Amino acid sequence: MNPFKHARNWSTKALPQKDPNFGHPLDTSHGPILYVEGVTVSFDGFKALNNLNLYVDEGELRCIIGPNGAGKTTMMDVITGKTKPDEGSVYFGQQINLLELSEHQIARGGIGRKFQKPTVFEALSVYENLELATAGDKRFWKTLTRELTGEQRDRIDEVLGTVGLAGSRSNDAGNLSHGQKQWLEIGMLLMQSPRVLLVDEPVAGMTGEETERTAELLTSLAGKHSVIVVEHDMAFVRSIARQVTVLHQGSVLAEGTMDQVQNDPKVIEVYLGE
Ligand SMILES: Nc1ncnc2c1ncn2[C@@H]1O[C@H](COP(=O)(O)OP(=O)(O)OP(=O)(O)O)[C@@H](O)[C@H]1O
Repeated sequence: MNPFKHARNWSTKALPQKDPNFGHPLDTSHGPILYVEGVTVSFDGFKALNNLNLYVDEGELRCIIGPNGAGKTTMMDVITGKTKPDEGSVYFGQQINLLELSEHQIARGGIGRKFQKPTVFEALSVYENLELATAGDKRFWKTLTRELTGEQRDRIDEVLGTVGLAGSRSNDAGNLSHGQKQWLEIGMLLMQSPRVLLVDEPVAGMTGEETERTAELLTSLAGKHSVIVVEHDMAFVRSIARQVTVLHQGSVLAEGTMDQVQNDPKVIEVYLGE
């Protein structure tokens, strides 16, 4: 693999989309929306990420797999600004340096993260949860007592349809199944119209049917968003994956289709050795 294949070309005069959150245009004219280059993160001398290179294209659905401790969570922490690396660069589009931004700025600027455990407001209805997520202003009562615009209501209806919860809009979120809570939380992220969605182990604890519906949901989001899924469930990964990246000891061990990576002797060795 040529690590410089997607290297950013600063001389390019692209015609970018305007991203109001950054006051910068988001330039994806070279294909990738996310550039992680030469990233190293050390914890007391131990390299959780070691010269990691990852490029994710606009609209792509990318699955990240790897044994325990491979660096998957640390990689997401770096992209979302929770952890700042010792070395390397992380760009959103060609020109937005994510290492200069806070976790909050990154989230508001178009990179949404779904943690493994759902964190919906259980005492509120599904609709109210989405209503809260529309708000720039997170103050609870202010948000719930204000009038939504027609556009915001339409957007909530659209998201309810996308995540398959239109029939549960008035139900308390606390009464939803585990899978439905996960979809609601994905819906809450969608209310912010993220360009990139990072999803951590979305099907852990789901029933078979919920897993299938989650596969449909995530594949339907690709194209409109870039979706990065970290998951241990190989059958699930196989069902959704186009491109798979295998992390091991903080670096990319292999990249390709599921068949390619599963037949890669290096990958087989790492998984059998687990
Ligand atoms: N804050 C920290 N302090 C010290 N070591 C850490 C810290 N965070 C992560 N590590 C170590 O870095 C390595 C990578 O951890 P990380 O959580 O990124 O792996 P992972 O691929 O997400 O693993 P899993 O699949 O088990 O969630 C592990 O060995 C972990 O113990």
